[in-house]
Amino acid sequence: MASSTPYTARWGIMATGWIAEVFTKDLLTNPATRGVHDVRHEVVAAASSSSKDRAVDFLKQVKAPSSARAYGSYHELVADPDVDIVYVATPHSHHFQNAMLALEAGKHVLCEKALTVTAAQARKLVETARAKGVFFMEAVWTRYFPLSIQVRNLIASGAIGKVYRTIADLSIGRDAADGKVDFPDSHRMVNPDLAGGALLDLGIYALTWVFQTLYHVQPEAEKEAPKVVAAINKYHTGADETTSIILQFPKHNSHGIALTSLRVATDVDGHNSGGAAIRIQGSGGEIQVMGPAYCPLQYRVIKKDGGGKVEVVDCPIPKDAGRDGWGQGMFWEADECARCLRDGRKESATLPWSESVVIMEVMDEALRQGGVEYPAVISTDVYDAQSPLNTGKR
Ligand SMILES: NC(=O)C1=CN([C@@H]2O[C@H](COP(=O)(O)OP(=O)(O)OC[C@H]3O[C@@H](n4cnc5c(N)ncnc54)[C@H](OP(=O)(O)O)[C@@H]3O)[C@@H](O)[C@H]2O)C=CC1
Ligand SMILES: O=C1OC[C@@H](O)[C@H](O)[C@H]1O
Repeated sequence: MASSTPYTARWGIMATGWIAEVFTKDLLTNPATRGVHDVRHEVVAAASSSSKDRAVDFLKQVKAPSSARAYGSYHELVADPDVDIVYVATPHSHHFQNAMLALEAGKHVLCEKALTVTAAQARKLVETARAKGVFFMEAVWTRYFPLSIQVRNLIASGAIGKVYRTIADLSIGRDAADGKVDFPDSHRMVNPDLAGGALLDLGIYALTWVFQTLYHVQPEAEKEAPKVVAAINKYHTGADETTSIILQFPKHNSHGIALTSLRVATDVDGHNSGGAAIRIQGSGGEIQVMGPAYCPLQYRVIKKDGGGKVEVVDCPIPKDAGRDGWGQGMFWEADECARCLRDGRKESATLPWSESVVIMEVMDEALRQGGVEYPAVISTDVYDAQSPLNTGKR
């Protein structure tokens, strides 16, 4: 008989920026508000590479329990024996060194997207997680949405026949009047030193939809990495501003088209008037997912022989009235981590290591074709505990 006591995952938060705050507040919501009773989360500690004070402020800001410890370095966080799992919430430039720091310390790791700057780095992290016998997962939160699960199940059940093509877009339309985009050049969205660019930050979600619908659903014995053709327009900083990728799965006779741009928007008026962000097209119908691709709240099913009927399914994100009505949907990936820890699983079946690596290989290839290069300090696959990316000495 299953235990009635929920399993508790004890989290250490690495970095104190925007997404660290959103994710940690989600961790602190009551799982019952989303119908979850088998796992729960504790925020044990948070670390800032800037200062201990910054970590103290962060813990106050998210209303963490007073027992949560604040650290002024990532090294201290990964040495805390009460931390089971480290959430890496630094810019993607830092993920390889920071995730490796935690894995080498024997911690389980949930690492923000994009997993790394290069596929070689991703492979090294996976090798280390395997060697250390710890859990490791890329934080593509969208995969754990009930909406994504329903869409994958619909595809697997043949609801729209054989899927031949998926078109997915995540573009944010930040074109500015002066010919630039409205991020300062130092911002992580466009700064090559922080692995900036549309593809690693946003295109990963378009690829997630292509992979969820065309690759993840392939039987294990027939898994096929795609052929890749990419076009990239570079921003004046050297990062990519608009990237379009065609992925071909020859054995499976399917195509994925992944689009991303900082110049134009998927949803130009904020009301989805331009239609679906994601179109999954099969022999018997189409599933349309209304964007944004990272946080979709509605999908539509249109059958070829449905006589014009459109089935509309809304999947809202539950809010916790006990935490100021908070709830952003990042808790579902956290629940997956807790269940993997509880069950001794080292990787999530929803986003296995091999799939994260193949996606990184696609991004490597697209960036290569587009001539985008990142500095050696962030693209090396040689781990250095004393790298400035780990010590915060900027
Ligand atoms: N899943 C999702 O929906 C989202 C995911 N992300 C991902 O999360 C990661 C972080 O993004 P976001 O939170 O927006 O970024 P922020 O710039 O808001 O925060 C990043 C944090 O990383 C730490 N950091 C360490 N070194 C540096 C450095 N050289 N420059 C800047 N920050 C540094 C800082 O924390 P400290 O000083 O405390 O160490 C900083 O606050 C990215 O990889 C991004 O792709 C971002 C937004 C949404
Ligand atoms: O992961 C993300 O999702 C939301 C976007 O606004 C953000 O830039 C990106 O990092």
